[in-house]
This record gives sequence, structure tokens and C-alpha cells, in this order.
Amino acid sequence: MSAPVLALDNIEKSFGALRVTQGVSLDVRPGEVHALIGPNGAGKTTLVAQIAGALRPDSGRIRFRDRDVTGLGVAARARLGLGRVFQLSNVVGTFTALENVAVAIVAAGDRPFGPWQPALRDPALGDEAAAALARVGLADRAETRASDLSHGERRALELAMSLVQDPKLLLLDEPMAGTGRAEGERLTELLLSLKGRVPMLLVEHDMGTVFRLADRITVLIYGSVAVTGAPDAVRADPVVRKAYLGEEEAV
Ligand SMILES: Nc1ncnc2c1ncn2[C@@H]1O[C@H](COP(=O)(O)OP(=O)(O)OP(=O)(O)O)[C@@H](O)[C@H]1O
Repeated sequence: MSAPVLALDNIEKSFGALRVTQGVSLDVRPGEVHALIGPNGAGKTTLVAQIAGALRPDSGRIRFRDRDVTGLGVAARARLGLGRVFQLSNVVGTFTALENVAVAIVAAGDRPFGPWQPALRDPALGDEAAAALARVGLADRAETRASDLSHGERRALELAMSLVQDPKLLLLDEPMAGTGRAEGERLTELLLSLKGRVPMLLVEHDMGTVFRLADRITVLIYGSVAVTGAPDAVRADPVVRKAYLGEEEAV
């Protein structure tokens, strides 16, 4: 089997006496959607912050694309291809959807960096940005200001902005948060369409989405990994049912 894209080895993090991450090991394989779930306060946000590089673990190692990135910060990990989407938005409300994607392309660095406005008039850049919008279903919203997009459209825009940077792993922070039923369905379909193209670590409370998208699921309880496995195995796991899924009537 090929090497994992991301591997956490025995990560520990405490806030004072509170052990929020306890010996967490998990990996994300090439092409896989790996979901991270757990009850409120289980330590998902803290773990994602450590994966993104915003928080340093007290001990343990994090490898990303065969490099030890434990000591690297957010920007260095982003440059290596770690794309975090949805919780930290780079969308500029007064720019159109197309301009936002164009800025993301320029920021990704393969073009000479200069003043935005002339750069944004480069037709090749416009074509590339339009193609990226089309891939997420926003072709007809290219000239709409980001602030006028619906919540779900904005999420799709954020995805387009991340995808143009050619991420090697997408860290998806609660994509369904705040979306209505129809929007959530469209967003799930969009993520399904990306499955296999880019590996994803999906942190999500919506169990319907998790079970539709995930190849494997890791369940975090009180900061420890309770189980990692295929969705059916996780669904059937008695510890998980008792500690977590029992709370979710839909499952
Ligand atoms: N900076 C901090 N200082 C002290 N305690 C913290 C800090 N950040 C998080 N915690 C505590 O760590 C525990 C885990 O929090 P975390 O937000 O990581 O959980 P979570 O699984 O993301 O929860 P939710 O699903 O509600 O977002 C909680 O008890 C929280 O109060």
C-alpha cells in the first residue's frame, strides 16, 4: 500500500491539567476521505489545529507527504499542499466570485505577483478562474459579488479557491455547518465529485454526510481514538454506539 498522505503518531496535547489530545494516531491514505467525528468537546478542533500547524502538540509526530512537519507553522504546511477550507475563510466579500478565485490563483504563486487589478485583467487568469468556478457549479455566478452569494455558494467558492492551489490534502472543517437541507445536499454532491481526486480529512457533525462521504471514520472520545474503521464497522461498534452515535437518532 502506498504511504499515507498524512500520518499522526501518538499526538498529545494538554491545556493545563486537561488532556485534550491523548495519544492520537491516525493516517489519511491517498485518495481517501477520512472523517473525524466525536461528541462535542471530544477534541476535534484542537486536533485539526495541530494538523494545520496552528497549535503545536506537546509530543508526538506529524508527517505530511513523507516529511516531518511537526515543527512547521500554518503557512509552511499550506505551501506543502495542506489546504484548510471553511473555518478560516479567505473570501473577500466585495470581490466577485471570479476575482476571488483569480486572487487565489495569483496567491498560489505560479504568476508574477503585482497589483491586483491589472493582474485580474489578464485573460488567461480569467479563463483559469472561470474553469475553476465551473468545476464547483458556480459558472453562472462568476460576476456576482461574494457577499451576495448564498451560504452554500460561498462554500463552493471557498472550495474552488482551495482547489486552484492544487492541494495534496483538504482539511474540511465542518462543511455542513449553517447550510440548509438543499444547500447541504449540493455541497455533499460537490464533495462526492472530488472524491478520489484529492484526499480529504473531514470534520463534520452531520452523520448523513459523514456516512455518505467517508471511506474510513475515526471516532474521537475524550481526546482518544475510540475506533478507526470503515463506516459499517464504526456504525456497529458498541463503544461508539454507546458513547456517541446513540446521541444521533438519525444513525
Ligand atoms: N485553548 C484552550 N484552553 C483550555 N481548554 C481548551 C482550549 N481549547 C479547547 N479546550 C478544551 O478542550 C476540550 C476539547 O475542545 P475542542 O474544541 O477541541 O473539542 P471539539 O471536539 O472540537 O468540540 P466541538 O465539537 O464542540 O467543536 C474542551 O473541553 C475544551 O473546553
